Amino acid sequence: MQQKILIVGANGFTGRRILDTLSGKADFQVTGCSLHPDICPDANSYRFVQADIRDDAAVRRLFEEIQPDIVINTSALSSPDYCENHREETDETNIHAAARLAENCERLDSRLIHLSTDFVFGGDTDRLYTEEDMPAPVNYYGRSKWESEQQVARLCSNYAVARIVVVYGQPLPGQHGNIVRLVADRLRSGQPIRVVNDQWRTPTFVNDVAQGVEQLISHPSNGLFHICGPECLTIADIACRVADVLQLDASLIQPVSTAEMQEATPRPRFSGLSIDKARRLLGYRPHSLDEGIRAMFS
Ligand SMILES: NC(=O)C1=CN([C@@H]2O[C@H](COP(=O)(O)OP(=O)(O)OC[C@H]3O[C@@H](n4cnc5c(N)ncnc54)[C@H](OP(=O)(O)O)[C@@H]3O)[C@@H](O)[C@H]2O)C=CC1
Ligand SMILES: Cc1cn([C@H]2C[C@H](O)[C@@H](COP(=O)(O)OP(=O)(O)O[C@H]3O[C@@H](C)C(=O)[C@@H](O)[C@H]3O)O2)c(=O)[nH]c1=O
Repeated sequence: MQQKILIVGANGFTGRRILDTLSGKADFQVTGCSLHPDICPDANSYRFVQADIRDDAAVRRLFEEIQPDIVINTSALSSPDYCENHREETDETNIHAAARLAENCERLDSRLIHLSTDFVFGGDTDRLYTEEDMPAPVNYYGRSKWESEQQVARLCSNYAVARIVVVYGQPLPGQHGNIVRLVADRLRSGQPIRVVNDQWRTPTFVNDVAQGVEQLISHPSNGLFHICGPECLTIADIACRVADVLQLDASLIQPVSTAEMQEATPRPRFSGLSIDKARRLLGYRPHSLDEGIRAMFS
């Protein structure tokens, strides 16, 4: 029998890729839900429901109607700068709405897969974080996501939290961009780009998030999973890889320190995540960064 899957945040960059991946499979009957109308209204391999997950009654109705076996929550306010300056709104979406989804999952016996971030960590380290490490977020976005993780763990008896990192891939029109796409666009048009050389990350190809989430659908146990790329490098190194793989002019890349960049919102210095657990328990096998960049632009 087909499993009924509800993807919340289905217009988003990651949510849409998960929707496209799962709705192409015979095992699943997929419904996408998002705040605004479907960004691909002509698609017919899934059902789409427009709903605001901050609205209690709307969420109850959604669950009654779909009766999902699996709920994948990709919705969030995902811009750290915006969250820093809109804290109540951030709490509403990233914490309270996530908790509401968790309560409804518990009520209807659904498994919840909730997306979170490397930004739950403080960054004061030089080794990859594991699922056992203690979060210590340095910005409001990270705090809200850590709180959401704790709410999900408290309210759900069947759940997984997937922490993902600097997701890259081709965005659809209207979706936000990402650093790989930005670097490629700048270098292709002969423009310089300043990139930080002292923030370390494990960048994630968006298709690998879909892979990890699909593995988590059938994996029986609860808890945290780090789902990201296999290499840890600085944003400046990521930019150089883009230039290298796409054979673009690397001299346009201007490495700068975080202090020189003067970002409005603090970010962790080092937030690379270990994927040993996901490799071992799920059989997760992400693309290398070079493979991901090649696949993205092929
Ligand atoms: N992108 C990244 O690099 C990373 C992302 N993450 C996490 O992964 C998840 C997905 O991120 P990303 O793909 O970037 O997200 P996006 O910002 O691209 O998409 C989030 C989606 O959530 C939907 N949404 C927001 N508020 C509501 C609401 N009240 N009701 C219903 N839907 C709502 C929006 O819908 P609509 O468009 O219809 O308004 C939007 O499409 C998030 O949890 C984020 O915190 C973690 C690490 C890195
Ligand atoms: C736009 C830009 C970013 N950067 C750096 C800053 C940052 O370290 C990195 C990525 O920048 P962004 O603004 O895309 O994203 P940023 O807000 O830093 O990234 C985060 O997004 C949220 C949703 C997360 O959960 C995190 O995992 C992470 O991916 O690139 C530059 O060096 N130069 C630039 O021109």
